[in-house]
Amino acid sequence: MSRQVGAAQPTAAFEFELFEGDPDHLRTVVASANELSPWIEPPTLKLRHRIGRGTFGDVWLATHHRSTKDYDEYHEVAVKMLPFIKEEHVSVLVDKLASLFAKCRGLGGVCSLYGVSIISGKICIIMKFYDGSVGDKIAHLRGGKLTVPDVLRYGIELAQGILELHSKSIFVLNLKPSNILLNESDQAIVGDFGVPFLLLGSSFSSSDIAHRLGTPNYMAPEQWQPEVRGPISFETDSWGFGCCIVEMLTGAQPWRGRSVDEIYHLVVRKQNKPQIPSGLPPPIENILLGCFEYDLRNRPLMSDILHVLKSSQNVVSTDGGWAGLGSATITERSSSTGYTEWFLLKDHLQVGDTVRSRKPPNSCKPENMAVPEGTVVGLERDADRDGFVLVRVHGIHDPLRVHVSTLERVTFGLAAGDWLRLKEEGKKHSPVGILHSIRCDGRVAVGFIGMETLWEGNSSAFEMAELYCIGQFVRLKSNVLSPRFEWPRKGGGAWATGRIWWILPNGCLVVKFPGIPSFKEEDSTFLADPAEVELVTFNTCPGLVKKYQHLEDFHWAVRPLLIAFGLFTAMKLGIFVGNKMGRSKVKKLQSSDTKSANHQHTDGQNAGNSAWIRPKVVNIFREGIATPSSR
Ligand SMILES: Nc1ncnc2c1ncn2[C@@H]1O[C@H](COP(=O)(O)OP(=O)(O)OP(=O)(O)O)[C@@H](O)[C@H]1O
Repeated sequence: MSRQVGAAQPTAAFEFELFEGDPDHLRTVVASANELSPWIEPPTLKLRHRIGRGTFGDVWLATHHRSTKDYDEYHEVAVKMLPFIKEEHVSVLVDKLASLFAKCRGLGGVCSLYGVSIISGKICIIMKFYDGSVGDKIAHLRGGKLTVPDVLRYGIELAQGILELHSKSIFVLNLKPSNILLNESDQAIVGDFGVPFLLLGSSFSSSDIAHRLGTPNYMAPEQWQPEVRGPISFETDSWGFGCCIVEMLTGAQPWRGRSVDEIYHLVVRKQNKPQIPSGLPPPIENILLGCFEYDLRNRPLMSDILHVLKSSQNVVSTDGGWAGLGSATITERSSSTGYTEWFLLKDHLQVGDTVRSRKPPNSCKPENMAVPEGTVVGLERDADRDGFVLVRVHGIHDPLRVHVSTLERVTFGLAAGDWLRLKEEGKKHSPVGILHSIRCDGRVAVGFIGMETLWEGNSSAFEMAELYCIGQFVRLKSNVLSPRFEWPRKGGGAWATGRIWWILPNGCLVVKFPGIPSFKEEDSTFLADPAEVELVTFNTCPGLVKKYQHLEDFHWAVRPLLIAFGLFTAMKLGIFVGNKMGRSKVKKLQSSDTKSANHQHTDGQNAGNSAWIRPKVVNIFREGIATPSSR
């Protein structure tokens, strides 16, 4: 069967796009695509009209013609036409799509994919055509708000679809109401999944797409610069999910009316969250607060979201009222540990696990540990959520009954949150990262600067690295000549010392420089690779001068204040010394006056000497060294 690239063109009534690429080259690409089972012949597709245009391509309503010896069939299909990509990337992307198709086969809650084709030189994904989307529903409703029970139902169906994709290691990354499609039974179906992630790394004519991994209003902080602020993980979709729920409840798109730059500034730099409507049932408010945690590790996984939504469904009445227990409260952070409940839920304890007391978040000092190391010997009911476990600790006869939230699982000496260094450094990413999870068999997931997603491998590849905490002072190591990120210098040209203000989940340090005055907030924040910095403390600063210089790192006002204080002290000292000198001189003069007066009494011939003594006394007052009152 021959393949004719570009044979299918949009029908005359609609827009044409001229293909200016090299058809012979693409013919070769398509020849390799020939091997793909989901390949659809371009001539069998007729584009009818465009349904929508998005960052990641246009969606068309089309008919797919299939003919056998006995019959001809015409199906309505939706065609997602991706933007032009460089020819050398076409075969890579087609291969990626083929594997996506294979993974998605048989999934019930996601858009059915039929095949892939190339029309007018653009890669097209052929999928089932759905009658509408939650986005359309919001647009057609007065006020745009869906009822709480409807939001719960769509939310549950959506979470189920996303969970199916996560089970196949596929990220959606473009969750928004227009991508929540509705089937004949009004069931929510995940559409447009995985496309932003597939396009990541491919070279596009539009740099906008190459750098964007979703739709700005719905993007999690780490999604904006995954290599720098990543990694992208399953919890990235929890943020997008939260945005969809908020929009369904309010009818308003998160960050409506804001420009892309403004959204970036609010979400990434200022750590703002989309506004959650008030008066929601507490579990729903709780889950939304969790979805908008800045650090993805503090967000709920889709399975946690599904659990909460399902259990809320029974207690939310048809009018959206809440019939739950009166004691239900918002538990954004566990008061005892400082971690969110969603963070703690990820450390699922089982009998036989080695555990130790969990450090408070952002703690660098060794704490007084109630359980330095022990073994879980028993679990109480629902121990994974909010229960107790029995821990046998060496040297204590009876097992201790300990709340799960105060323990962390230790496997091969490692626990989630540890700082690790790769024994063999790679070139692309930093050698120092943060452990996100470790399985019983030693498989680890580690976040590194320079990697968009979690690094997966074996724990034996790592050694422990120095850990960093918020509030510590750091400076670039002297052997770092060209740092990964820009770093300011001091007046003399040496690297400045900054203070860690935030630590991203990949170990990237967000550093502020309180010792350098800056008037714009953007200018005061810098990023740092933990492998390139060293700690600066009073103890490690050699000598008084260095210690004083470190004092200047605390605030730019330290130097002017010290100078002002020094001048003031010098002035005071001067006045004091002057007073002393003045008094002694005046005393001397007075005594010599008395003496001369006496002398005058005794010897009237010396009276002329007082003429040069008096002007001297007056001069002392004029210079301000002695005040008249001090006389
Ligand atoms: N399989 C489908 N069946 C019916 N309509 C669809 C299908 N897939 C997408 N759509 C609709 O097509 C329109 C455009 O979708 P598309 O995903 O291309 O654009 P977008 O979501 O605005 O942008 P982006 O490219 O960022 O995803 C949306 O209204 C969406 O609901």
